[in-house]
Amino acid sequence: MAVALEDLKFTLQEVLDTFKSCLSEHKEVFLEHYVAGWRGLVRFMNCLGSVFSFISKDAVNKIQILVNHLNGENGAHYVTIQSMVKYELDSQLVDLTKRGSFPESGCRTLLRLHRALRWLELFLERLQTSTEDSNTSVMCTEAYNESLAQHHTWIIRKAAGTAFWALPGRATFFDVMNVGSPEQVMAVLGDTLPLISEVYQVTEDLYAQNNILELP
Ligand SMILES: CCCCCCCCCCCCC/C=C/[C@@H](O)[C@H](COP(=O)(O)O)NC(=O)CCCCCCCCCCCCCCC
Repeated sequence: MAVALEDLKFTLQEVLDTFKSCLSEHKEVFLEHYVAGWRGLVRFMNCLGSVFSFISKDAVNKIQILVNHLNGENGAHYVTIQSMVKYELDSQLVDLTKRGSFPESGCRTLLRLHRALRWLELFLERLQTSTEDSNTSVMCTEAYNESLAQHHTWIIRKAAGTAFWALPGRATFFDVMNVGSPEQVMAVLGDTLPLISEVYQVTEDLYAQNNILELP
């Protein structure tokens, strides 16, 4: 079976660069790059083992919903997250209080990934300040409990918590990132974390202004 070249040359640097290209000079977030960043993260997660496949399935599913919007007949409204939110709210294409006619709105779908981006930010912050004997499972669990866990049901929290214990140790984790020595990993994290934080914050502010941080 042919393996796509793209799947072989994973490096975290590329993923993080994709997030860098998300923001326009007017601080709009390009959906195409945002989605590409998530694709890369999923690829990374797939390198960590099959215990994470229930997580990557859900992420892939959400990425696909957004790609379908982007490639659909109203794709022009989905170029940035800002234009997406405006279009979907103006056209009443979002379930605001309970799930109903629009289970696949761009707004609610992106919100799930946005919350996961907060997990990523917290996790990468911990990695950046970690030392050789730091435990990746603990860092991951702490980041999760401070972010995504608050939005998940008991059963999902249980499953996620179990999967986290299967994370490889810090050294292997750094190897899979494929950016070089631990010092280089730290440098990449230092460059990129502020950008991820900015993408997160811009999205958070946009959702807060529109009162759509709790979409069902
Ligand atoms: C590196 C280890 C990966 C740790 C991932 C931490 C996140 C754990 C999330 C567990 C989600 C379980 C799957 C189901 C989720 C859904 O119920 C739930 C709600 O959706 P619904 O409202 O449509 O029902 N979905 C979500 O919250 C979206 C989850 C998206 C998770 C994407 C995680 C990607 C992680 C990428 C890891 C990359 C690490 C890079 C480090 C350098």
